[in-house]
Amino acid sequence: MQAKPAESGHYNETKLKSLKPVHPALIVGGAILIVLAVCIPFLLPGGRLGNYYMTELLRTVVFCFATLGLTVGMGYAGQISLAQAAFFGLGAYSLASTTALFGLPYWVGLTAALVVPIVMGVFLGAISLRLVTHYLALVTIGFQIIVQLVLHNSKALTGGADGLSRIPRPFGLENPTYFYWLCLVVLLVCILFVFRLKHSRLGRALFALREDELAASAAGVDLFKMKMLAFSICSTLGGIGGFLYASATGYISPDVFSFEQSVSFFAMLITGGSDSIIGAVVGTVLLTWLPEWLRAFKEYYLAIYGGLIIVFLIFLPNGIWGLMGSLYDMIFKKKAASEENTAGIKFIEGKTLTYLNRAGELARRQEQEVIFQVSGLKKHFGGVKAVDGIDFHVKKGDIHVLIGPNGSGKTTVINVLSGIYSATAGQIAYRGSEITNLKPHLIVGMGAARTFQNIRLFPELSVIDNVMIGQHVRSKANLLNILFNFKVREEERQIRARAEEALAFVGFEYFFEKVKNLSYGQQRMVEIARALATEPELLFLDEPAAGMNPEETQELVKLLKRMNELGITILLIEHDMHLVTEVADYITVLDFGKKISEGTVGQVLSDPEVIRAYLGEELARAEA
Ligand SMILES: Nc1ncnc2c1ncn2[C@@H]1O[C@H](COP(=O)(O)OP(=O)(O)OP(=O)(O)O)[C@@H](O)[C@H]1O
Repeated sequence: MQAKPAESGHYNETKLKSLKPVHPALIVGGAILIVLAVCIPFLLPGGRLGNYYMTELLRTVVFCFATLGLTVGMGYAGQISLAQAAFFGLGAYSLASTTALFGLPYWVGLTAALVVPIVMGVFLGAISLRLVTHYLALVTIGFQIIVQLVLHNSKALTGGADGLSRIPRPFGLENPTYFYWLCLVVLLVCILFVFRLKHSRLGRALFALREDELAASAAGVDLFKMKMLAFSICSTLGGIGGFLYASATGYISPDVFSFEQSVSFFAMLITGGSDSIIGAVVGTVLLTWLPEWLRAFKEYYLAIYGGLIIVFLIFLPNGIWGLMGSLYDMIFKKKAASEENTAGIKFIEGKTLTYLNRAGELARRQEQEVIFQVSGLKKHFGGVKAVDGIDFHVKKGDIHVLIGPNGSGKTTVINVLSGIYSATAGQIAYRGSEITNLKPHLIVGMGAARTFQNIRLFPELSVIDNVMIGQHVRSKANLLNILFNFKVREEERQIRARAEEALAFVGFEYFFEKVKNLSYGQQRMVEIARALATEPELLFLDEPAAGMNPEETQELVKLLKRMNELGITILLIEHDMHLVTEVADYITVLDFGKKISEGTVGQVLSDPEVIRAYLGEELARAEA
């Protein structure tokens, strides 16, 4: 791969503008949809006031909120939810009960419709925090059924099975077309918010969560916060949709907010394209109107409707919008970068990370301080004593290597140090502060990042997005900043510039290539770049040379030295003894979960215990 990094300090506006996150088809499709949506009341058969089609149109636009919520919760964050109709119902009943049943003012209903779904969304997120895939789906189904039962049976709160009528509309908007336009404006605001979210630090963190939770947390993403965020945005948008639905129809009953409706929302999302905003709208429009278009088939129309959905799900895994994106790429994209990406890794000599150069600080120190202290560390898995009372320390500025036979506990040590596993016993201190059993993202935040033995990237995301996620812990934009686009651009510019610099440092220029299309060695480099983007003072690298050919390994040696020259302390696990002897300042040797030796390269390689346990008789003979 030919690397052409930008000059140091040259990550300017012009360069950043070339990193357009918006697909041109998205802009065109979005503009057409907006114009169509505004004009459609005038195109409806039979006039635009109060007819059947107008009701369907209103249903369509309010359903879009629910699907848009799922786009964030499921499409972005990967949190399967089959309870969206429940949140839709909570929004609808918050308005209906407060106004139509208790006679409270409209704004009370509006507030309740925002607060209740958020609270319930956070509750659902909290109880299902540790669940993924079908387990999560089952919990959300349970939640959906409970909500529906409560709506049915709590007559005093909800009017029971009879439902509630005479639900008011805001600002006295009795004219359905005006109310439709109001819904459209609110929808556009929500779409703009979701769009901004997608291209923000929080959006990237949600995608990271979807792709690989462990990697996300090791890259500095707070899983708990992100899951709460995903569930609360998903439920809030569902609640807003339900609130507008209740206003639009003037009458609601529990049947509308059924499990079947949740499945319909789910199908709308998948049909349109799960992580695309336009896809959510397209899927909602299609599945809301399809039954109408199929009525000509009389008693068979529902069977045909179901059959078509199955066909969509099987043959369009990325939905209709995904298909359109692929067609666009096929027709207009000249040459996929991946074709050029097979030439191996070339590193850029002499490039530095302008934001991460602690070499000067290091040079000023007379004596090397201990940056990392491990005391009596144990990690047991049932009867397996993977790590069994290890003490060692790492000095600032060193490349400290952990070696030992397979299964001796090296990876487990790094997993405990980086917060992936909790320690069975012992203490870990980093720069004088105890960090034992802290969550991985907190440890990354303190300046200790890691890579994995089996590379853990976010395969469906681009190279640049993977690395930008590393900047998550160093950036601040919150939901309000993102919603009002306040102080976000400057921060985004810096995140992108730093990610580019980290990539340039390891030798990349194909920032938009999906990571899954890269070679193994290149993926390793992206993982290192992501760790560098977290601005670490200490790097844990778990067998970075695994799977690399000798030429790539030699380049890796150079890279390790260059990172170390920046002042980054490295704790490295490695089996390749040539690499170890070239880079190690200090070595700790493990065997059966215990430390059997430590010292400089010369001391360790001549230690008979190390030769016996790890280096083997062959090396002993060679030494002799
Ligand atoms: N999650 C786990 N559950 C149960 N046992 C585990 C787990 N992780 C590691 N072990 C066990 O702990 C021991 C140490 O494994 P570890 O992966 O830390 O060794 P290692 O020195 O890194 O090996 P290698 O050089 O092959 O990567 C092994 O016996 C392994 O089977």
